Amino acid sequence: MPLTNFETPKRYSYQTGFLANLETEAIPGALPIGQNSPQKCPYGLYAEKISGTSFTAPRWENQQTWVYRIIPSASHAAFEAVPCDNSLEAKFNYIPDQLRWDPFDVNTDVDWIRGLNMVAGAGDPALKNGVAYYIYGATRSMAEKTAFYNSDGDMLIVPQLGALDIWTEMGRLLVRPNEICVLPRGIRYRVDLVDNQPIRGFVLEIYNGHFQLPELGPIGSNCLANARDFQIPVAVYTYDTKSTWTVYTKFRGRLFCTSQTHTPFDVVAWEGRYYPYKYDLGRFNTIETISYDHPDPSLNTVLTATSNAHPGTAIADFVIFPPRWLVAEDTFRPPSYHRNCMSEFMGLIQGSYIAKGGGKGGFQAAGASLHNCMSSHGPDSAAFDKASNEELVPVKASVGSMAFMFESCYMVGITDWGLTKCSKLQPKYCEESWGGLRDYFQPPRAAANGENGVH
Ligand SMILES: O=C(O)Cc1cc(O)ccc1O
Ligand SMILES: [Fe+2]
Repeated sequence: MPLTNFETPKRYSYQTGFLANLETEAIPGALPIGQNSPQKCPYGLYAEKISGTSFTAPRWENQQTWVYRIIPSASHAAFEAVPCDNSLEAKFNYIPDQLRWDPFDVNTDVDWIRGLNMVAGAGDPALKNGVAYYIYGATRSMAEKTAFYNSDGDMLIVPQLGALDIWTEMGRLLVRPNEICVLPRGIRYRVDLVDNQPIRGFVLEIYNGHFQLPELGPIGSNCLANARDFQIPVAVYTYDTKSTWTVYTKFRGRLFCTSQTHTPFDVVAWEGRYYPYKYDLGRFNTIETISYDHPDPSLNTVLTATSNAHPGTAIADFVIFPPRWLVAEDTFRPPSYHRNCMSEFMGLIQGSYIAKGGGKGGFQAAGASLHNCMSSHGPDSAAFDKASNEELVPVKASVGSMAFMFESCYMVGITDWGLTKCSKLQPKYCEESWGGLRDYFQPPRAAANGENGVH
């Protein structure tokens, strides 16, 4: 069964439609009708507008949401810098080596904020230009009466272990392994564990723009990730104007906090296109060849963040490798050897990946790899030998597996945490993967004798 089709437990409720202009009210009549800012909002609520794009962004990309809340978010104390040991800053070492990491740890005794570590990235959030890749691992829910928002970019979260119960200003999301969610910049949220189970996974943060569905070109108007399968929370609020809440933010890679005497989760109704959402990867409608050769992995793009400077070139594509039938005839079915001007960061949620050995020292679930701009890579020697000799019957590949790739036009740098502090880098990745590639060259006899320019 290729589809996950996760059930929605009762306490979560969603609306659907990627980038749809939605409206939701936890109390009927809480949304003003026909206007955003009446002199007095229904039920004595305050109107607050959250702009996810500049006011004058073109209509197709304009993302704004009006929230109707009990106390405006502006009512809080001054921010204070918070000391922080984890790797959150965009400070990079740039090296061309192919890199692979063993499965990352589930950090003990930390919550979502302290369990986030940037492993690699590019650019600078202050210039709204770049990407960052994180590993998260935590064994604790965020402390009571705390919330977080990211000032630097939108975060696409890819859980690998454990479910996240994410309470956002716009409502609640349950996000499990094989699902993803996107938390746009500025939106307040908190992350709780489910049944106290540890969590681990990956994050793709984009400093510029927002995620979009990829163009489908000749594929037509359906397939890949369909708009209707994106789930957006409905409004749900708590009424708490008494207790003290601490709100943290990551602001240019540094942590700050402020306090307020009201909950950030007091939005009774909202309306707009700027909101968090989730997607079940099992619903991805995969396209593959039914004839020959290996199509580019862009066919498996779930979401893309374009570099507006250059159409067709993404600052980040989120690409998956789901279970699918491979039927190509007279074809080397895995990806071939290649070099890419885009950089490829890959992770494994579960199972194995077609071009790489798994097991200890291989490409394992909860592990990752980086093949930077123009760094040569491809199947390891064992995968090459297998794929060039296997009988080409139709096979269901990657059953029970889910690998993914963050592909970026940027040259990607590695943080100190990614290079040394995490202690997961495999020292002999390149040599062990490709050092053993054998010479199978069989020239015609004349050439082997040194004729025809071959010596
Ligand atoms: O390097 C990789 O394994 C990722 C990848 C997959 C694919 O099917 C084609 C090209 C590519 O870079
Ligand atoms: Fe690749």
